[in-house]
Formats: sequence, structure tokens, C-alpha cells
Amino acid sequence: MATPPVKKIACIGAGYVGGPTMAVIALNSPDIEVVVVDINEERIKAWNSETLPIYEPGLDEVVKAARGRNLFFSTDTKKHVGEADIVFVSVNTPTKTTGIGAGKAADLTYWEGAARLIASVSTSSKIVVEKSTVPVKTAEAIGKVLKRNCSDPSVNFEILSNPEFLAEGTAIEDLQKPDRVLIGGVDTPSGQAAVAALKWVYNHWIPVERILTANLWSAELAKLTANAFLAQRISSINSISALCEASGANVQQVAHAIGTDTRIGNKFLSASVGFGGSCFQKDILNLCYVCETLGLREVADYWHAVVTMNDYQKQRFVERVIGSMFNTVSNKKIAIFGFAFKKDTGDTRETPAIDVCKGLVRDNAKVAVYDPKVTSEQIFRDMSTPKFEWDRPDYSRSHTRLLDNVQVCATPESAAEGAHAICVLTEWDCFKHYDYAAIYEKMTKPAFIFDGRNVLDHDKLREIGFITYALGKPLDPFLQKVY
Ligand SMILES: NC(=O)c1ccc[n+]([C@@H]2O[C@H](COP(=O)([O-])OP(=O)(O)OC[C@H]3O[C@@H](n4cnc5c(N)ncnc54)[C@H](O)[C@@H]3O)[C@@H](O)[C@H]2O)c1
Ligand SMILES: O=c1ccn([C@@H]2O[C@H](COP(=O)(O)OP(=O)(O)O[C@H]3O[C@H](CO)[C@@H](O)[C@H](O)[C@H]3O)[C@@H](O)[C@H]2O)c(=O)[nH]1
Repeated sequence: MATPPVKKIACIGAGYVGGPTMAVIALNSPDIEVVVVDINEERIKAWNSETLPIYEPGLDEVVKAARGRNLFFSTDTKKHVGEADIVFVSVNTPTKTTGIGAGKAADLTYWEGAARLIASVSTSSKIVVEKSTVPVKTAEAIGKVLKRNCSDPSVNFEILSNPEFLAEGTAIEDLQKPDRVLIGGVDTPSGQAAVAALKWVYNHWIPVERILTANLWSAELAKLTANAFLAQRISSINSISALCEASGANVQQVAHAIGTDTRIGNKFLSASVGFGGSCFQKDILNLCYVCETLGLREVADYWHAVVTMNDYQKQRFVERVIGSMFNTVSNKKIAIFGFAFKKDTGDTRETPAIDVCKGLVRDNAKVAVYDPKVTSEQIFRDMSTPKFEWDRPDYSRSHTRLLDNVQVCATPESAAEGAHAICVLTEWDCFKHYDYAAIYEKMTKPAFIFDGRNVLDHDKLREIGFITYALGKPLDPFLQKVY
């Protein structure tokens, strides 16, 4: 492939996507200067320090190898965006909380802000890459903003859609060896030249056959569709987990039996207390809103059921805990093992733990949370923040409030001491290896354990004396609801 003149890349947004993605591009492309910019000074400071702002296995090594060589983090947005040949935009695209489409539509405030900034500082033509997840047709709107706000008529903007498919906890692996990279562009000579330029960047380490191209709208829609399909699998198996508990079947056996059918496949079939993370719910709501505005009510309803089932699963778990504990958790200490939305991340965005803890606290329980990677500040902030408010650029700097019924513990043992129950809400590997016999000794009896992730050895726990709930598995008679 010929080498297009890409000397400098800037990325607006130094978050979970912008930071790791640019670090991997810089690592593999020493001939390109890569600068990640953000309005959040603290975040940029952290990216330039020994303690990076996010925890992701392998990220430290990648950043250390490239930082100061051809990878830089800066708050000087204007300078670096102005100088760049390619500008990635990886800013928040939260669910709207007010106005038309509140609770559903994507809020493109930050995206539009980024586009206005690019237009205002551009004195040379640029490729603008949508890295953020956006509703289909966003590129058209952004194109208009860019064109009308740039004072230099000789400047041309080519917009590409290059959605990111990394999952947290495996971001570096996913970026180094992606299943595919998707690039959407318009079918004009300059549009295709822009696609070729971005392809050239990725081809530094990704074989061409893994770099897919499509038209802009297909690329934008493929991202929403991928997340909808992935989340749908989890809601599907979670719906079956409820049926398993009601019928005496075992959801892991069912998942294994169906997953060996190669048409179904065995991935993403772990029943859980519910899916979390910053993307699935937001992107499905966004997809539903797009469908609704296009008059596709039935399509919107179909996908919305995935979110409804997820909410049901979280609520069902809370009801199981309360119902099993004789219908009252009032003033009972309940240990929460795991607050992150999945293992190997400190990220708590839309974690099911928030809804479960809030549900228990509403019934006057006293929750004692332990998570190996989530700070107490974060837990208090999450527990006192209204839904969807977390996805704002200034959220991490908002004040935290201590809450009467929430305690954050430094060890699992202190969380469980005197507790009536333990709820496992994240599948951290370390949870498997605790001395549960010693933990049991210090708990109030009967001591319950509710495994919302099916990571523990349930037979062993029963031998120790725990009343054990394993999600989607035949129910211990002790756990039948008391009315
Ligand atoms: N987190 C993921 O795993 C993931 C994966 C794929 C796609 N996405 C999508 O990528 C986008 C970013 O997600 P994220 O998780 O990295 O979010 P994030 O909140 O971690 O990071 C976004 C960053 O953008 C910055 N920002 C916002 N407006 C800005 C502006 N005008 N100028 C400079 N900086 C600005 C914020 O300060 C913040 O640091 C979203 O659209 C998301 O849906 C996320
Ligand atoms: O079998 C499973 C698999 C996952 N989960 C849960 O689903 C959520 C999401 O997990 P995962 O998809 O692994 O992590 P994310 O980082 O949210 O990644 C998703 O969302 C990203 C943002 O759009 C996409 O880029 C990724 O491709 C997509 O996997 C987590 O709460 C998991 O615990 C389950 O409950 N059961």
C-alpha cells in the first residue's frame, strides 16, 4: 500500500477508548506522532504520570513504551488538532437526560463541540474520524458543522466512521489483535483516499484482510447492531436463568448444550445478575430511538426488550435476596463482593451493582462493599448519582456524598464480618480463592451467599454451612420465597 502523508494524529477525548486506542496506534506506528487531548486536566495529568487514569491489563506497558517517543497527552487541544492530518473524535455520547428523547436519544453535545473546535482551528485539510459511538447518519450532521464553521474555504474535511469494538478488561488484546477494524467512508475519490489513509495507519500491525470497509451509514449502524446482538445474547440467557430456577434446570448446562451448536457458538452465554458497562444499554436505547424516529415502532420495541429483560434480571436478584432472607433486610449488613461492571476493570459505569445496592438499601439494608479496583469515592459517587448522569465529561470531578447505609471496605473479610449475606456481583478471579470457612465463622447465621456470577464453588460453600444461591441453578429449598 502506498504511504499517504499521515504524519500526525490527534485524538479528542482521553477516556477508556481514546487513551488505549491511541497508545496502541503509537506503539505500532513509530513514524506517526500521536497526541491525545482532553478538556479534563486531571485526566491528562494522570496519563502523563505513573498512575494512569484507567486500569486495563497491559496498558501501562504500552503507554510506557510509546509515551514521550511518539505518544503525547496534552490539554492544548487547539494546537494539536490544528496540526493533525487525522483527528479521531472519542468523546462522550451519553443518553440524553432532559428534553426531547430524554432517557433514549444520544446526546451529541460533546461531539458537536468537538466538530466546532476542529473547524475553528483548521488551516489544512483533515480526515475526521468518528470513534465515538453515534446514531446512524451522524456523519452527515457533523459534516455540516465542520463545513459551516471553518473560515478557510480551501480546507476540506473527509469524515470516516471507524467504530471501536474493544471490550474493557481486554482492551489492549482487542486493539493489538482485533477480529476486524471497520472503516466507513463516502464513495468519492477524496472519500476513498481518506479510507486508504486510515487503512494505511492500521496496516502498520493489522493485516489488510482484517480491515473491512463499508459506506458511512453501514459502519455507523454496524456498531449499534454489534452491541445490540451481544447484549441480546446475555438477556436471552438471563431470561432462561429465571426459567431454570423455576423449573430445576441448570443454566450452565443449558448454555453449554446450546453453545456447542456451532451456529449458536459458546461465547457470551454466561448468565449474570445483568449486563453493565457504559455501552450496551446506552447504544440499544440509541438504536431504539433512531428506529422510533424513523417510524419503525415494532423494531424499536423488539430491541428495547433486551434492556427490559436486563432491568428485570437485576430486580429479580434483589427480590431473591430479600425474599430468601425472610422478606426483610432491614438493618441487616449485606456484604457486596464486586462493584465493577465486569472483572479486570475499575469501571463502574452502569454496573449492575448500583441497581442491586440501591434496591437493597431501599429496603433498609446496610451494604458493605468490597471491590479490588474501585475506589470508595467512586462507589459513593455512583450510589448518589441519578441514572445516565455519569456520562458527562466532568462527572469524575463531581462531589461524592457519604451515605448512611453504604460502607466501603478495604478487605472482603471486613465487608463480611457480622454480615447476614454476601452478594457476588462481579466475577473477579480473586473471589474464588478466599477462605470462605473463616469468613463464614464471622458472619451472622444463617449465613447466605448469593452468587450473581456463578464463580464460586457452591458445593463447598454448602458444606461449610452457607445457604447458597447460584444464579440460574436448582434452588436450595431454604431459598424458596417466604410470603
Ligand atoms: N468504553 C468503551 O469500552 C467503549 C468502547 C467502544 C466505543 N465507546 C464509545 O466511545 C466514546 C467514548 O467512550 P469512553 O468510554 O472513552 O468515554 P470517556 O468518558 O472515558 O472519555 C471521553 C473523554 O472525552 C472528553 N471530552 C468530552 N468532550 C470533549 C471536548 N470537547 N474536548 C476534549 N475532550 C472532551 C472527556 O473529558 C472524557 O475524558 C463513546 O461514544 C462510547 O460510546 C466506548
Ligand atoms: O456472557 C456474558 C458476557 C458479558 N456479560 C456482561 O456484559 C457486560 C458487558 O461485557 P463486555 O461486552 O465484555 O464488556 P464491554 O467493555 O462493555 O464491551 C462491550 O461494549 C463495548 C462498547 O461499545 C464494545 O466495544 C464491545 O465490543 C462490547 O463487548 C458486563 O457487565 C459483563 O459482565 C454477561 O453478563 N455475560
